Amino acid sequence: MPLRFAATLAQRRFDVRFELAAGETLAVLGPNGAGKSTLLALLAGLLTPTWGRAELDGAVLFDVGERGSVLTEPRERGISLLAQEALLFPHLSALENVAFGPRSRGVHRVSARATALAWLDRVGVPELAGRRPAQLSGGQAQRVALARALAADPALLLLDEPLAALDVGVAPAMRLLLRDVLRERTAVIVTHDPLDAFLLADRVLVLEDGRIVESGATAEVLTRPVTAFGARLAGLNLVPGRRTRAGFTGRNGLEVPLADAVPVGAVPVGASMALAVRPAAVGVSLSARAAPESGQGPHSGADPDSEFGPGSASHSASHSTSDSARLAATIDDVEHRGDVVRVHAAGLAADVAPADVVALGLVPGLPVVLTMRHSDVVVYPTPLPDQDADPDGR
Ligand SMILES: Nc1ncnc2c1ncn2[C@@H]1O[C@H](COP(=O)(O)OP(=O)(O)OP(=O)(O)O)[C@@H](O)[C@H]1O
Repeated sequence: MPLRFAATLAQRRFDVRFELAAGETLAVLGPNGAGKSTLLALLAGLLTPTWGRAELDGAVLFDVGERGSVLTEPRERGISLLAQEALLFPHLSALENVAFGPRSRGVHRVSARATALAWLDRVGVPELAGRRPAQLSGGQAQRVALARALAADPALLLLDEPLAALDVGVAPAMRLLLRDVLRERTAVIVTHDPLDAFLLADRVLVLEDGRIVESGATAEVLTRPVTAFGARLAGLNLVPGRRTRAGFTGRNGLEVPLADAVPVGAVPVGASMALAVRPAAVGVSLSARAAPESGQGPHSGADPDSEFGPGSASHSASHSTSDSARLAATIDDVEHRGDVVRVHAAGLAADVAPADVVALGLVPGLPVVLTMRHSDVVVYPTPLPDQDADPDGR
């Protein structure tokens, strides 16, 4: 493993360990104050852990324990950091900024400038070589900063929200550039944006309160989240629950037979499981109690057996409870979100067309039935005994 990291920083309640293989990019996600910046600062040598050890390509970055401490100087670590703001030297040209790393490693001036020009070319802005930072746009400056970070030939590249300060217009092009340069590179990227995790990272680590609450291959974490944060990140509903004799029962009462979804024998009755479903695949219909006398249309009937949500390809009377799950619930909230309305009930979000919201009269306090096809839900064992359990107890 090129990167092994284990560190505790007592005063920030930070306690994290992970490993990263050569050429892998790890996305670090988590709410504000989770410890993402602390993780980068420990790697970069800007903070010293209370305890811990980290190695990069076999070289010790820090080793702090009872028997004393070894702390490698930040600039000796072979690590470059790309921050949110470009942080270029204002008095140097773009070319001189990029040449700074090779120059400080003792590379001859001519050769350092040639390297710098090659990197400016690589990030798509060779024509900006002679400009000072004050003459660059935010997007241009960030490209120059990326060239500078890469020109140092780091064994590990750290990226701290590299797209956050960019205009929405230039962020996509920068994201594609990052995707390109990160392909073969060992990197750790802190981001709030699930799209960055999807496009840039092989693995994801979710921090909360200085601890890892979720980690794994990006696709795995984003399709089978085990924490509410992971689910929000992936735009999924997450229903914690348990394996029952019949299948899965969520904490909100939602029941789904498991026969088709997961090998039933593999998960013992009582084991902790979770269900994930897209809000667009959750349908809302009126419960018998609230149904009008003569409802029409896909969402307006009183009979939940014939009602399916916008995520369903079609609906007909032949659909029965055998291929969909339903749950009686009361609407907690109704939220406008662009061209859909998100209806919240029983801990689930359902995306409903505005016309259907009006036709059904969906308002907070209304009793409804939520429906979802078995084929649209993913039910899976969760590593935690309970969602509120101490993540260390995994
Ligand atoms: N300079 C500091 N001195 C003391 N405590 C700090 C300092 N910076 C951060 N902390 C604390 O350390 C913990 C982790 O903060 P950190 O900045 O690493 O979180 P983060 O995940 O990067 O958050 P954000 O997304 O808001 O940047 C928090 O409890 C925070 O209050």
